[in-house]
Amino acid sequence: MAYNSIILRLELSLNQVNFGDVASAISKAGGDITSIDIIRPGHEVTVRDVTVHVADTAESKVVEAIKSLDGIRLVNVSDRTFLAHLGGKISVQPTLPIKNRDDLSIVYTPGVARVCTAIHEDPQKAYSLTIKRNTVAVVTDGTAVLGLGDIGPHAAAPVMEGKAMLFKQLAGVDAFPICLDTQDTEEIIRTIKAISPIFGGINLEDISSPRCFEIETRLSEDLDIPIFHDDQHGTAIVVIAGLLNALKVVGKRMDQVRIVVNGIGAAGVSICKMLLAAGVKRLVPVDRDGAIIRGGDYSHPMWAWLAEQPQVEANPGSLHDMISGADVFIGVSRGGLLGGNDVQKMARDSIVFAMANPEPEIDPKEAIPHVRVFATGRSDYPNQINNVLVFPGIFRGALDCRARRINEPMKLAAARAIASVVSERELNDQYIIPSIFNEQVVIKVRNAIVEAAILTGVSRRIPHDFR
Ligand SMILES: NC(=O)c1ccc[n+]([C@@H]2O[C@H](COP(=O)([O-])OP(=O)(O)OC[C@H]3O[C@@H](n4cnc5c(N)ncnc54)[C@H](O)[C@@H]3O)[C@@H](O)[C@H]2O)c1
Ligand SMILES: O=C(O)C[C@H](O)C(=O)O
Ligand SMILES: [Mg+2]
Repeated sequence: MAYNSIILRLELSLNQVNFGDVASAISKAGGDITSIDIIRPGHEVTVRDVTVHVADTAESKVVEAIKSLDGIRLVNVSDRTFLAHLGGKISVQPTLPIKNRDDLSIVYTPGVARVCTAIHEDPQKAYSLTIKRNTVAVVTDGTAVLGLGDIGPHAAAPVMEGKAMLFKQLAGVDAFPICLDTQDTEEIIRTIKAISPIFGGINLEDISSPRCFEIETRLSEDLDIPIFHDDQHGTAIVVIAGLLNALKVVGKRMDQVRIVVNGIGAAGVSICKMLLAAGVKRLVPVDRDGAIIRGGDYSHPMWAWLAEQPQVEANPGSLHDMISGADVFIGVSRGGLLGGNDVQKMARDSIVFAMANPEPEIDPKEAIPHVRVFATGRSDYPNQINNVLVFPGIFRGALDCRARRINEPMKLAAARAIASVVSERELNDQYIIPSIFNEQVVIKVRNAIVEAAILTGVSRRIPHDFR
């Protein structure tokens, strides 16, 4: 059970209620008071901040208990998560101070003009004389935010700011969130192209399918900086990494296992493609209406492509039918679709990656008793399979070698690099994938990306440590 610290700002009319009533109401509802701050003292009316430690399942009970008391106005409820978001999670810092007029004339007019002219004469100098070298745009239209769906560009921002924090903390990459107020494919492509000159790479995020495929393909054709749709390729890379290790744990091979992938959107399509490239022979893609079958007729371009693949099964059926006998289940759809009875029908030593965020496809408590290797996208269970293991190192490598693009060999190299962080000795059911705090992850992914970029001819610079 997850616990939270919530802060209740209460206005108390002291002739109607005393603090003892408040304390006992909170305690009866399941909360523990950990501190009390007087915000506004007074003999008749007083305002206090009461911090309460409470299980997230009891949070609403505490709030209701307070509301039911006479003489109390609940001014505000905030929790640590919300407080951590106050004012946003990132800021822009200059790299040098401006202390006097001399400094000013260097970083600004007139000195700056000479630098502008130099870049005008040789545009490649933008990489050495501006932030382009180390800056990535995290671009969304807010249409497929986690598993929350189309919640719009404003509501998407906290996820994009979070990605920017992770880029910086894990890989030293400066990333900036761009939340677009349009869902029109052409307008998104035009806008990203128009803002691209300052960026060394574009990380597309939480853009729903099928528009995300065209947006990424067209931008990759038209721009000479790497375009990477995190939900497609970041996810596919980390899934392959986890699966390589999980298969070792259960002693099965990629070409032997039957794999069900549920949710054939951005992440699901890319996972299916990468599984086929990795040698999977029995694949069952499933979306809302059941299995996507070989020989089926689909208007969705990627589903139509899947229907032509010989490794895709031809039997129709629902997810509940299809999961029966499967060795591996990979969920990138939405939360709460499966129960313990579903995973119980899987083959011996089954592997379940329930990766919908924030709620996985199956409640871990229901899955774990029936499954040999279980993973989610969340940080509060073992085996966190999340694209955060991928995007920082991918862009660190791509920026360091000024890669024009991120191609298939680079993605496969990144997956192998992540898997290799867990040694054979360490590998077990509960540890198939390294922690994001394992410093080896970014280093190994970055090196794998640089090496594969050089080998495949998409790098424009050889980093010092590769010379
Ligand atoms: N753990 C990770 O690193 C990670 C990475 C990417 C995406 N995800 C999660 O995967 C999910 C999908 O993300 P996306 O970017 O691919 O979104 P998307 O909108 O592109 O695709 C979602 C797909 O799931 C399908 N779907 C919805 N309900 C379904 C159901 N009941 N049964 C089967 N299919 C269903 C939709 O039709 C769609 O095709 C989200 O929950 C997201 O948070 C996790
Ligand atoms: O944001 C995450 O935690 C992973 C992924 O990008 C998602 O959309 O769920
Ligand atoms: Mg995402």
